[in-house]
Amino acid sequence: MKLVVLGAAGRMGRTLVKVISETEGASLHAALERDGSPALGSDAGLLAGIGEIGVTVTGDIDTALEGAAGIVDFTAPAVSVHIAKRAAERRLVHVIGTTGFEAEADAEIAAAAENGATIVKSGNMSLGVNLLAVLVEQAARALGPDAFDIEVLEMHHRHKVDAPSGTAFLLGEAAAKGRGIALADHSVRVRDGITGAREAGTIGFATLRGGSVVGEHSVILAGEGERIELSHAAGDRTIFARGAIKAALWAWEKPAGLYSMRDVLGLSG
Ligand SMILES: NC(=O)C1=CN([C@@H]2O[C@H](COP(=O)(O)OP(=O)(O)OC[C@H]3O[C@@H](n4cnc5c(N)ncnc54)[C@H](OP(=O)(O)O)[C@@H]3O)[C@@H](O)[C@H]2O)C=CC1
Ligand SMILES: O=C(O)C1=N[C@H](C(=O)O)C[C@H](O)C1
Repeated sequence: MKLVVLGAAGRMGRTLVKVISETEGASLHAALERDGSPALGSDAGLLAGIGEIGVTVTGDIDTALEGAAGIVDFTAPAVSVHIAKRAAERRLVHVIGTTGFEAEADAEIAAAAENGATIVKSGNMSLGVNLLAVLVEQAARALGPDAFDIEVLEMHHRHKVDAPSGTAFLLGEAAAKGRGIALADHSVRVRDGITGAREAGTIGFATLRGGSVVGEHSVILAGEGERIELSHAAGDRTIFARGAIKAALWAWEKPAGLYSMRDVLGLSG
């Protein structure tokens, strides 16, 4: 499967280039960066630390997409929305790992999937986090809001630009699904000052940033006299890249539509 890596000079882009080179059935068709990026003209393999591979980082999206089967995209919300439309025009697979989407942007991605793109989108592409989400859903279903409060805690590296993380929302959505409520109506994303006592049934978020932390998430279910913590720690970005390439290969044979990593991993139930 010929894949285009968008944001090829980024932290995830470099990891994707390396993982593609190690994955049977996948090949790097093109490596894209934004206009004006200092990485333009560099060999994508050299950037990824795997030696020269003969694929030069380009800003020319039309040429890059010519002959490609799929795009793997870990960039920024506005970029991903634009590329989803291009994927729809060309009937391509579009794997979106980007996080930080507002509801309007999510709706545009869904529209692109209705118009011909085969999109797999997830705030976290790792097997471990998607399994964790299943466990969180079960725990939230079993432990009702009168007895247990749910808090989602996350920590990431100092460069991360969105908060709470895409994974935190994914886990919050899983908890809300378990409780049969809409996350948007029950989430508390920030606390500051005299907040008053905690409102029963809400799902709280707490965000930490610092250093080089790849990604750590905990869902805490706190009751009177007992507390359950369900956690995941990412040691390396390879887990996200492997999941994204697996998603691309899985989506290749699928009809256009919007899919999640739970679909890819067979965890949808
Ligand atoms: N779903 C998941 O499993 C994971 C999701 N992520 C998410 O992926 C995203 C990227 O993370 P990360 O790799 O750490 O970030 P980086 O900033 O390291 O990488 C993003 C790259 O995209 C480039 N870029 C920006 N605009 C364009 C454009 N128009 N065309 C092509 N490339 C462009 C950036 O270039 P420049 O810097 O020059 O602007 C940069 O090289 C974030 O939203 C993050 O949350 C990260 C890890 C796992
Ligand atoms: O920006 C990151 O680095 C990560 N982003 C994703 C998120 O927002 O949850 C996934 C992972 O935790 C790393």
